[in-house]
Amino acid sequence: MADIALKGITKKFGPNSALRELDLDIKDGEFFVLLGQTGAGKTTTLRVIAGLEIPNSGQVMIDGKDATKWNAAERDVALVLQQYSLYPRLTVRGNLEFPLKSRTQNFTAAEIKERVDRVAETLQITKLLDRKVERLSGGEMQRVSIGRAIVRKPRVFLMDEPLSALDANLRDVLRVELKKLHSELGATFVFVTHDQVEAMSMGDKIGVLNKGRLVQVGTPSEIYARPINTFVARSVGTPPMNLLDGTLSGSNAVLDAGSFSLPVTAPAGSDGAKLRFGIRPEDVLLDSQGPATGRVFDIENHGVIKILTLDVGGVHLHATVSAQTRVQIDETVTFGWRPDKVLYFDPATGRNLALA
Ligand SMILES: Nc1ncnc2c1ncn2[C@@H]1O[C@H](COP(=O)(O)OP(=O)(O)OP(=O)(O)O)[C@@H](O)[C@H]1O
Repeated sequence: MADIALKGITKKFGPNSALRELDLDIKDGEFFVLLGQTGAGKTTTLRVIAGLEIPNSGQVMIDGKDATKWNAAERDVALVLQQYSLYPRLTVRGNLEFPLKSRTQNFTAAEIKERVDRVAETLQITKLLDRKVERLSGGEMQRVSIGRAIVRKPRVFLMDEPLSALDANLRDVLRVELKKLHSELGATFVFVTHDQVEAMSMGDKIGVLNKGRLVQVGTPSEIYARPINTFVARSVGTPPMNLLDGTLSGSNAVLDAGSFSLPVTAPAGSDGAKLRFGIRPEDVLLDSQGPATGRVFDIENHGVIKILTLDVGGVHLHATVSAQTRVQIDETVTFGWRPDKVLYFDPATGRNLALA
């Protein structure tokens, strides 16, 4: 088990910086998710922690010690990848034994058997132990990959989109199992994903990466309710947060789209300011007495809810309503919003003014 800290890490590939002065603190035993779009620097961050990439500048600290110059083996971390890096011609048992038989390990045959059997039991793959890996399904292979990481009992697990190649049902199952495994092992997990649902549902903490920089770190609920800027605001939540430009006038937002006034609990001292108002789709309320109108542009059925796209003066606004709500395409609806849920962003910088 281990704390990990990255201090001012810059990693360049040629002239391009994959990581720019990245600071990151991951606590012992935490399930830390790095969320970011393609090219954000997630894999590079994991590889720097693992000792597979040497940063141009900055320090990697493991358990308070400067590990920047340690090699991968000294760091005692395990990497689980999206592509199962298993030996296809070996059996499942052969793959699980492999990390314990390396030259640097001194396990007896009995110890190896005991560890492999226990890991197989934990991951429910005991009955697959004698099967060749090339004859496993994708989900089974990923369990074996995870097993191969666990069997060594490393201090840190680094997981690079381990579920993204699996179908949706299996992903749901393994998501739950990984969380359970994390609490059983009590180890530090650093889990990389571009999937915000995965990040929100799995992480104790989420770090949002963009273009090699860490934009915000927080619990899933902090990231959702108090995003530091419009980038983070739109990185979590489905559909994403609505962002509407307008002007603050007393305790009203006068929206550019349609010139509607909607009530807000405005930040002090910003009367007359041009703002970008952020409102989550679930906080937009259809209300026959509502102050604003929009035309129903699209309706998506999602079982217990419907997601409406409203055309408001040429701007699209999403509203999440219950499945029972009766609406039709092209109908004009009136709506309001929850004033206490509105966020205020600077339209020029995107910053959340409440956190500035
Ligand atoms: N070995 C390399 N050589 C050159 N450029 C690289 C190398 N590895 C990564 N990069 C570049 O560094 C940036 C960050 O890449 P990285 O793989 O860390 O992103 P990522 O967030 O993991 O993306 P993805 O979700 O697509 O895997 C990208 O612009 C990528 O092209």
